[in-house]
Amino acid sequence: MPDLSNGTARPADLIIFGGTGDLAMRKLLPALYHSHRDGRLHADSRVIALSRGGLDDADYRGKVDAEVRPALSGGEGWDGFLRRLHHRTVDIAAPEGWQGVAGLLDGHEDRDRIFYLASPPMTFGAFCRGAREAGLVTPLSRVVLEKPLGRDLASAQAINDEVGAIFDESQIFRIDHYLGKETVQNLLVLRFANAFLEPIWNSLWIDHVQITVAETVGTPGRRGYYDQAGALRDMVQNHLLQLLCLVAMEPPSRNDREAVRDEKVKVLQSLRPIVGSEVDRFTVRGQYTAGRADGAEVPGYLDEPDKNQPTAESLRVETFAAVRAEVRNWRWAGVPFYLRSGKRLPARRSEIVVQFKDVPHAIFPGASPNRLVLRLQPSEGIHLRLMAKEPGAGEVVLRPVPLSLSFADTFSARVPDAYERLLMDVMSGNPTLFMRRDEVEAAWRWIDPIMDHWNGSGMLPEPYPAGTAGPAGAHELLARSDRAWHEEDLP
Ligand SMILES: NC(=O)C1=CN([C@@H]2O[C@H](COP(=O)(O)OP(=O)(O)OC[C@H]3O[C@@H](n4cnc5c(N)ncnc54)[C@H](OP(=O)(O)O)[C@@H]3O)[C@@H](O)[C@H]2O)C=CC1
Ligand SMILES: O=C1O[C@H](COP(=O)(O)O)[C@@H](O)[C@H](O)[C@H]1O
Repeated sequence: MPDLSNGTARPADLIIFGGTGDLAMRKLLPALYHSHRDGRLHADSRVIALSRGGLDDADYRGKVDAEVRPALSGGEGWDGFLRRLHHRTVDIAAPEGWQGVAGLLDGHEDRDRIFYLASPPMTFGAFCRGAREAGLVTPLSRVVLEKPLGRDLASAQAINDEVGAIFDESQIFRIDHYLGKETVQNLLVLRFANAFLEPIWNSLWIDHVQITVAETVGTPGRRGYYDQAGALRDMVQNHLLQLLCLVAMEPPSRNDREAVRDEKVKVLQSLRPIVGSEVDRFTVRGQYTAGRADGAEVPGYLDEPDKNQPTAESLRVETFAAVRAEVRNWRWAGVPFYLRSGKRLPARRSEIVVQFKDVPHAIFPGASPNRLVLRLQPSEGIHLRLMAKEPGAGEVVLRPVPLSLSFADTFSARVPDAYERLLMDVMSGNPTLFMRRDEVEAAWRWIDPIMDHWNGSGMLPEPYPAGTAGPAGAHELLARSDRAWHEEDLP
């Protein structure tokens, strides 16, 4: 294997399967533009977008100009960025279309070649066969696999086997962009570079943990992917379980990718399985109906505009999922981890809330428990809720006050988007923040029985109007948490 850890920008061809999709438009292209603008892409590097959309280079550049440019602040170097972009029409599942890509890549075998699979997971096997038959895989190739890797454990194993047959493990980058978020990386620093937290980071002091990824966006134009995924596969199997791992893992012996991943796998293996009728007690799923989001009337999931019509499958898709998880080990025995994620909720808010227990003996009335909030979105930061005395004479009146660290205010440097960071890591061959095969498979092993019970029960997800805080069942499941995420009064 060539040494890919060069750490420098070399000429690269980034070939994005799913180059017209939501991920490409909302996240990958803005991240690539910022890397281009900041001089981190080699002058000869190209972005080759693929889809079945029948676009030529000019059409695609026009589409990106119309859809991506308005969401960016500033546009320095934009025209130069557009010139890097190409589009080829390929149906990943059909052998004939691959010639168009091969023609563009011929004669460029000396460049790094990065295949980025931002297409639905069921296309990954066909990618392996198509790329091999078209002779596209070179020794300098890498492949980025988007989450969710497969639909369940069996399909994830099959994809891992197929990808492993043509790429060495060092060439495979299983991406979970939450691992590239600044606060998520800071979680390990907070836990393991500060002495005060570790002694109280356990079931003696912690009452429960809430991990929430709430979004205001719906799924317009994404039916082809989302009908096959749903919130449990799209968000919980990967992003939320990765966050849980980082909160719950034991201190690794070194800050080294294998040592950290070994500890994360142990957490996934310690998750108490939720099976059979327990699924009804410990999970909730919902689907949004018409309502209001971001100040506008929006349709329900089934009426989202899309080139694909809703099917019987669409009725069963959850756009909200909540799970009460438990980590069965010495440190966490009896501490619930509440995971929840949904679309069309009232606010965009991603956070980890670690709620401590009540003081053992209360001498002041009105004390509420301490709470450590790691905020990932909308603004990244760490907030500790402490009880303080309101100024004034007479009776002591307590008030919860936040002790806050905002990354933007504390560090003047721009906080790069997670995809910017991770794409540059792929380009320089650094796999530290990517998932290992056994991690992905351990996560599916825990998710599968929940999915199986949902599918077998014949029940449909609970409806919730867009713009509300999810289905009623979720509030009951989460009743132990003293305040809902959207009422939190942090900056
Ligand atoms: N959207 C997001 O914010 C994020 C998404 N992801 C992941 O990215 C992946 C894609 O999601 P998303 O972009 O939202 O999905 P979309 O449905 O918006 O886009 C899917 C893309 O794949 C293309 N595609 C689908 N089937 C084929 C095929 N057979 N051959 C060629 N191209 C195909 C589509 O184009 P066409 O139909 O024209 O061929 C489109 O460009 C998923 O795995 C998702 O989990 C990860 C993080 C964030
Ligand atoms: O992976 C995904 O993530 C996005 C949310 O990412 P964020 O960084 O904006 O929190 C989600 O919208 C999408 O459905 C999912 O595929």
